[in-house]
Amino acid sequence: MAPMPITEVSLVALTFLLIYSLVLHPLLFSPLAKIPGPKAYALTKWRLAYEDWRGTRTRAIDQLHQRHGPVVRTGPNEVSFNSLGGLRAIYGPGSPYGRTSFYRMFDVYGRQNLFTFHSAAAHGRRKRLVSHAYSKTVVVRGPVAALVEAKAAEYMKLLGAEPDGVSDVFRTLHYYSLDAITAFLYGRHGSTSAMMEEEGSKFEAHRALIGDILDPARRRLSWFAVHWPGLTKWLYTRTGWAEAMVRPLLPMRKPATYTGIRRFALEAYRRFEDDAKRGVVNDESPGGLDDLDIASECADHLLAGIDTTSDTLMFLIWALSRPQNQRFQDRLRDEVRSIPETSLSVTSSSTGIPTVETSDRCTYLGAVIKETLRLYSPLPAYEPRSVAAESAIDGYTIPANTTVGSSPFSLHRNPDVFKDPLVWDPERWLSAEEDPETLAEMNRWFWAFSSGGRMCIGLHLAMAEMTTLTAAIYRKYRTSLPPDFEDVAPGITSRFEVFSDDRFSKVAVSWLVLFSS
Ligand code: HEM
Repeated sequence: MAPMPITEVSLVALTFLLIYSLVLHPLLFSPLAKIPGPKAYALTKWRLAYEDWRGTRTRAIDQLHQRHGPVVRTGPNEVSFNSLGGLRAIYGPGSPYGRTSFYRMFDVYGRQNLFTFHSAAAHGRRKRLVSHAYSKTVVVRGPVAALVEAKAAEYMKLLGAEPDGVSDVFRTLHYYSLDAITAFLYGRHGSTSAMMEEEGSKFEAHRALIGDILDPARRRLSWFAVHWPGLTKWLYTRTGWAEAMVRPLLPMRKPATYTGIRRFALEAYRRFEDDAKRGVVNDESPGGLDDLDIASECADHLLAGIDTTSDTLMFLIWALSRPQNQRFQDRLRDEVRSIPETSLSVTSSSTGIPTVETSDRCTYLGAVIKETLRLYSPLPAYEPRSVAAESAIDGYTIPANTTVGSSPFSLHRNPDVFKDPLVWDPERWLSAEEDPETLAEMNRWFWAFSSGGRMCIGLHLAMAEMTTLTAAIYRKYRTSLPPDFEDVAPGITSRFEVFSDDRFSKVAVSWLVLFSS
């Protein structure tokens, strides 16, 4: 038999190599082949990318968990965990896992920030510089508490001026969270006044910043930025005639997502810098951060602090306003209406608002907020992590650089931990108090703010904003849904997806609530 020509040998070898690397290795020889999950997901990352495109990623992964158990392979190089073992290994204190390159789309002004560092060392250095400003002792008393109480008072004033007591809470709560976080981050150098409908205030320009967040094309841009980062960057950096040529291909028109907010954040930072140069404020840049590092950090916290608190508050008010939840609203009102006069804020700008410290101690209110964060987490999606070394999680070998993660969405719907998980029932947290082991287990699975070193830094600020405003609203008002809104659930956008209450077929982004005395 004549020997095969060299080109044919190369072709056969290449075909075998391709079949091995694209089919045999992921399905049979990778250590991940032992992990349950559909073959289509194991073979190609585009299977999950397709769910991203449809905006159904988190629910699709949740269904895989329901079918295949707590550990599921969701890609050739990706695994989802819905277990306490997974949470401990990936996110627990001292975990070597870092955020993946997915988070680099949150870099601002070309600089990394707390949210986008991969390495634990770089992240830890930055966190040490900024975490004190967010500690509970700083937030619940003193100037930060006074700031939150003043913003709650402004919201109450805004509500009081709404015609017939009907408010589009999606809109107004975004104004509240925007004004609160900008006042916290930038003070007089850049606090917005979206809630102040007063002549001379820039409320209209500030309200327009919210439009930056709402554009639905943002979801499409996120998809491109994650799945085709190189192409997306190339498309957005074209200029001149090339820009005109690629314009129809852009997933979101230019200026793209968050441009307005990032511009605002940079201007606020520049104003601070100018004052620093004139010696009006102290500008000792901590830890060697340069101006753009600080501006990037602040701009990231600004973005992190808008949707999260306002979306949670919107779901909370909606859930309490549903006719079947009136008894929960009554009990909440009993609690906040019994706050004594001596526990109300006395600063001139916020007279009559319960103090942050008192609101923080209201047990029923705490349960209402926790249950809202459980069922309607504003960041419900998978939080991807990776490490450049082999590891073992829940008994499975995880090769180096595999993407692993968990999601609040699935963790919070575990029926073995949360009875009737799709029902919003704040009292589940109170009745569990009589059974410490059940309560401890529920707390272990509660993961709205993530955990470990990368846990949400804004937790106490967010809680202060949410408890104080909720206490102020339900001291004064009863809330209900106008007739047109009884069969509709609110919807929020998070990354590629819209989240709502899955038991409702109709979803509305703008949302009306009736406030009556
Ligand atoms: C209800 C309100 C909030 C919720 C549920 C929430 C939730 C979360 C979650 C789940 C993460 C981790 C995300 C991930 O790794 O993919 C996170 C991180 C973060 N959050 Fe929040 N957040 C809230 C409010 C805020 C506020 C008001 C701020 C304002 C500063 C903020 C700033 C941050 C920052 C800077 C990080 C990164 C922390 C780090 O890596 O060390 N968050 N948050």
